[in-house]
Amino acid sequence: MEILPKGLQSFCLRGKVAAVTGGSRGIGLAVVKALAAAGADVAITYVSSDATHETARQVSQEFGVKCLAYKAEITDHVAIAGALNAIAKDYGKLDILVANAGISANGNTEDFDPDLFKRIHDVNVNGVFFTIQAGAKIMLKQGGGNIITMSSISASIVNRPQFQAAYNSSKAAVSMLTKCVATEWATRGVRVNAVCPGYVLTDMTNEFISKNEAMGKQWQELTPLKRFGTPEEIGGAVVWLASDASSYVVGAEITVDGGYSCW
Ligand SMILES: NC(=O)c1ccc[n+]([C@@H]2O[C@H](COP(=O)([O-])OP(=O)(O)OC[C@H]3O[C@@H](n4cnc5c(N)ncnc54)[C@H](O)[C@@H]3O)[C@@H](O)[C@H]2O)c1
Ligand SMILES: OC[C@@H](O)C(O)[C@H](O)CO
Repeated sequence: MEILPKGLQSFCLRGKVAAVTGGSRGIGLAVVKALAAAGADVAITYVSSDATHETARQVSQEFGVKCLAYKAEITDHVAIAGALNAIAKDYGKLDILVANAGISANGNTEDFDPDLFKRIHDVNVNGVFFTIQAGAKIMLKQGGGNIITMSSISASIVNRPQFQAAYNSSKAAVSMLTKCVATEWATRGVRVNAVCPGYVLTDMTNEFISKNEAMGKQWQELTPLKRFGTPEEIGGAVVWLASDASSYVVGAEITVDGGYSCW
């Protein structure tokens, strides 16, 4: 990595250890690469694709940092705590934790499958709670750390044209959880903030667009920038929040949405 100009050194993450849940693809993988590009050693947690070990090897090779993969289902508090403890042991510490993993679905509320509602809340709310609880235990013990949750503009706006009450209520919980723990841990050295992306082109959004192309066009039309975001465009916000350049930012929701939530 090139040496940063003097005024930009607070953005550097060299010497830091980061973990990213759901880091095998989409926004999570872009965040892994952005953290690695800023100099951090990174651990990826994944749930389904063992190919993540190869992804980690490639990240390590491309950015010259340590990068390993760990399997953990985030709704299983023992599993995610086990993975984060293993990361802290293997890397020597845990400075940055990005609670990125999440799922989405939409549909009319009156017909929405109750089990799917429970699953969305289990992954997006319980899973994020278990992740940040386990990460904070390590960080509070070691004397500090930095947690970033992946919320959404859906935490505070109602999407259209599709109905997604289950997803939006789960992301509202993520944003409030973020503010609660941010204030709880602020004076104990653990800084917590949320990133709220708008429509970003990933497997998650592609699943909707592949079934309804017109909806994808409408999402872009409703965005002042008139296009989807890329996963890479979320990485910069995470690096800033993870770095000392944002040292006075606590409990914030950083919106990265091409202007969507202005309208
Ligand atoms: N794509 C968007 O437009 C958008 C917008 C706002 C917020 N987000 C949020 O960003 C995050 C990443 O989304 P994405 O678009 O990259 O989606 P994605 O579907 O490509 O990635 C989600 C990742 O989470 C992992 N995951 C899902 N359930 C899990 C579980 N139970 N345990 C462990 N890992 C699990 C998946 O394996 C995958 O790696 C999500 O929290 C999502 O809600 C996405
Ligand atoms: O249901 C689609 C969502 O994933 C959406 O992409 C996002 O949360 C922005 O509202």
